[in-house]
Amino acid sequence: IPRHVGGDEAGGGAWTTLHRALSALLTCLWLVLAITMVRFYMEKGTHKGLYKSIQKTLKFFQTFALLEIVHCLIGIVPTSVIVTGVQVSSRIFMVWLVTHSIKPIQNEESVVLFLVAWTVTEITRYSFYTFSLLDHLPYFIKWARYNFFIILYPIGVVGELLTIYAALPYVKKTGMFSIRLPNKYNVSFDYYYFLLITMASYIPLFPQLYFHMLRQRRKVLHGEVIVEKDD
Ligand SMILES: CCCCCCCCCCCCC[C@@H](O)CC(=O)SCCNC(=O)CCNC(=O)[C@H](O)C(C)(C)COP(=O)(O)OP(=O)(O)OC[C@H]1O[C@@H](n2cnc3c(N)ncnc32)[C@H](O)[C@@H]1OP(=O)(O)O
Repeated sequence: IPRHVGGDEAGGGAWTTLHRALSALLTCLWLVLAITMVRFYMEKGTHKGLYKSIQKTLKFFQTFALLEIVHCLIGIVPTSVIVTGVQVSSRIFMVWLVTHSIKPIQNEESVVLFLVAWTVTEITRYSFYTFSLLDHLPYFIKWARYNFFIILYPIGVVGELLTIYAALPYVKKTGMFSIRLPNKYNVSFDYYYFLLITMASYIPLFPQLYFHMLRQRRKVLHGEVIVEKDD
């Protein structure tokens, strides 16, 4: 049980139970999403329409993940708020402001790339949390949690970047989410350039997440003592 949950102290028991239940529930929900995706592909033989068929569930899960930032802020989990904030906000951005809002890109292969990477990651991650909280963590789950990301993170990032890239012509043509001058507030905003800046921000930000996970890997799988500098 993470130190901050405070398993046996008064009040801590309720938190612990709630946290276990939540992790277990999220493992099951992501599993259901994975099964739905596999079934869709087996029945239809194409990825076209896949996003549409799972979009409601995906939007709910990723929006719900905002709670993870709250958990870090209030100290229920011993994780960096900054790392979690970047991770969760980038996914929410992808789900709501890119894939949900720009319908013509929903059937891109790149969407499948990040969907698969996110789903496998979340099943592994939440089952790791669930079994850790139950104090019965099978080695395979621990191994998977701290090895799968090595390949899944780059796959997810490539999927996300290619999806944003595919959205650029549509955003430029329609001027969506953009504010043009002149207007009474005298402000302008160009979503096309915002997307370009977001893509560029992966260059400094993604390595932070990746190296964070590599440090976690060394700590958990190889028992190295690592002092985190952030927060
Ligand atoms: C609006 C503009 C937006 C701008 C966007 C800018 C973009 C920036 C680039 C971003 C790139 C992101 C790309 C990404 O979306 C692609 C993918 O995700 S692809 C799939 C692969 N991804 C992954 O593998 C990463 C998955 N994410 C995570 O693992 C976490 O989000 C992360 C915060 C990155 C790391 O998690 P954490 O630090 O918590 O590591 P641990 O799992 O080792 O946990 C540490 C300890 O905390 C305990 N813990 C944490 N959470 C829980 C929980 N919910 N329940 C129970 N316990 C929890 C855990 O047990 C550990 O405890 P202890 O140390 O005591 O063992």
